[in-house]
Amino acid sequence: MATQINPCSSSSTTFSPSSLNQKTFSSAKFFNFSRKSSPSRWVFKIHSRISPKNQFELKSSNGYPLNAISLHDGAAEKPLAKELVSPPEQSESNLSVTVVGASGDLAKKKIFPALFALFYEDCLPQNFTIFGYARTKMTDEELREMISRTLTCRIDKRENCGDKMEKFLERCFYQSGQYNSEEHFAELDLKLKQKEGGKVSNRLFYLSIPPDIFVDVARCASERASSKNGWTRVIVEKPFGRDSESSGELTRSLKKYLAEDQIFRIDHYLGKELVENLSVLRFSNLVFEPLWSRNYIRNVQFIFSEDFGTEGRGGYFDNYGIIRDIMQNHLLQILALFAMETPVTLDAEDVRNEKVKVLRSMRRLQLEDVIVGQYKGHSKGAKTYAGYTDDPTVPNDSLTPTFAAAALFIDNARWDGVPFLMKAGKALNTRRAEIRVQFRHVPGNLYKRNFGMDLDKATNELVLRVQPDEAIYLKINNKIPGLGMRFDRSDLNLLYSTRYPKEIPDAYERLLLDAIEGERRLFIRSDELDAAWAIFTPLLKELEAKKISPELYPYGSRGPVGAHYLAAKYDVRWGDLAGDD
Ligand SMILES: NC(=O)C1=CN([C@@H]2O[C@H](COP(=O)(O)OP(=O)(O)OC[C@H]3O[C@@H](n4cnc5c(N)ncnc54)[C@H](OP(=O)(O)O)[C@@H]3O)[C@@H](O)[C@H]2O)C=CC1
Ligand SMILES: O=C1O[C@H](COP(=O)(O)O)[C@@H](O)[C@H](O)[C@H]1O
Repeated sequence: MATQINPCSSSSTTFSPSSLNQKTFSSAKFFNFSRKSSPSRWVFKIHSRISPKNQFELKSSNGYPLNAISLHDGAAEKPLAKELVSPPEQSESNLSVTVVGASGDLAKKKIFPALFALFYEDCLPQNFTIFGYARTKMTDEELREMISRTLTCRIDKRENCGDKMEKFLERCFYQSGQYNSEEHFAELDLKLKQKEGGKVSNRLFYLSIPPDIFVDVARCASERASSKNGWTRVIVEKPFGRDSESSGELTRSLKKYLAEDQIFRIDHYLGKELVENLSVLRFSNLVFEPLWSRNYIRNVQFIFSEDFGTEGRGGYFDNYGIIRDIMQNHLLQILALFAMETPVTLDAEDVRNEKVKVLRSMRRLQLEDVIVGQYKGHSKGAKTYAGYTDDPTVPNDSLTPTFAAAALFIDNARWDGVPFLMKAGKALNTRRAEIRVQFRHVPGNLYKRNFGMDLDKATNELVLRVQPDEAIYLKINNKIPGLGMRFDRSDLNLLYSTRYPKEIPDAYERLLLDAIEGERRLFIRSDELDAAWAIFTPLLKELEAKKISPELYPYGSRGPVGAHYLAAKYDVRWGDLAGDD
């Protein structure tokens, strides 16, 4: 039976040494890591053994307490002399999280619930304050009322959830203001100071707002509401620009007010459980890593589909399209993690260095390696589904793709010639996100004749189902028990809901906790972003310049047939459409 770990409450922090890397474990045997000051600052005390009371805490996604101070941290550049000499007790510091755009969809749907879940799991420091900031006029009470509608006691419906919720809401406050008003951010600063009560203040701003106001907010927050004695970090939501130029411009503008290491560019797919597990699967199981190359892998597929359209977000979406919305970030980030070389350590910079190398080894995407689609209205029985251009916020003649499939290549020794296929679409027949690895044929297969003519169907396929119903399964050929020699295609199946019955935390919980802890591994560094845009920008420009018409597909279908032709060009069949998926 798997041990359930509450990563934050010390009472339940029991785990096996195998969950730590070697380097950490050997030090962990001798040190007691305790959290004594601001979240990213740790104090190490020498202990000869780990007593139950002194079990070290497992908090950030790195799986072990972070090093004392990140040398790259904005706050670390200007540390308080006092802090370095004698770190203050935790009770002397305060964390404040300001959700900018608090009245919006993402804040209500994801950010406040994630903060509550962290509070519930004792992952937030003892002294914390949450502020909502937006233009909408609201009282603290109204904010609490709004938030409370989306908070759930999702964690096993444990006792005291109602009490916890009340305690959480008591720490939530609201400040109304314009996004470009330094004066309004100064008012926020005053309120933050009141709540901090003279303690060391660590401030996290979450920019859950449209991208055209990111820079205004970064300016106002950094000039008028940044911490004077602790750290200040800013989580920036996507999209990070529309192409290489606008992304570069956004980075340059943000850097006028923030250091790179204060900027946490979030890609919530990196916080998903199965995506986190990708590296564990690959680097800690001998059976996978030796196969992880062109020698054994025929192709890799990254598939994203949603069974709903752009409902409510058509205005935003039409300016971006599915390639920018999903492929250039979520799917490409997973690809980079999948294909990178072994990082030197699990430290953020080592992992991100390897990801950048992969991205920089990738060929720029060519128009002939892409097909685009757009969903049209469709009636099924009595029900009618509106097409993309039926959305009043979308122009009738919009050519924006709501579906795309692409073949990408990594020109390095490990992956030379292996097609990495991506497929992403809205308003399809199903909601799913998965990684499919199709292996090569078995050379000189003794049982070749048992498979009929289609040997492709008999190759192994490893599937990581990111959502829904998280699972890892490997398709193998197996003898059907009994006399004779009949074969079956079976799955070795690790279904998470059976193996790990506890509910899986939402991606935003992991990422918020990491930002609080100063763990940057799951956030996008600016050079990663540049490399990612370099792959897609020429293609995006060409699609727009040539006004390429998307292939129409009915709402709720499997998408345009062009995706099959594209895959066939590289001798690939989409694994999700194989009929035995
Ligand atoms: N919603 C989602 O599922 C996802 C969203 N994102 C990204 O997260 C960010 C926030 O998303 P979401 O909550 O959906 O966005 P919203 O459109 O809901 O905007 C958030 C808030 O920003 C303010 N706002 C909206 N439009 C403008 C404008 N034109 N000028 C100034 N302020 C405006 C509004 O607050 P007020 O009027 O009160 O000031 C609004 O409540 C965006 O960058 C989005 O791309 C990323 C992934 C998923
Ligand atoms: O970033 C985005 O992601 C969502 C899908 O996220 P998921 O976690 O629900 O799979 C997508 O709907 C949205 O268009 C996009 O901006």
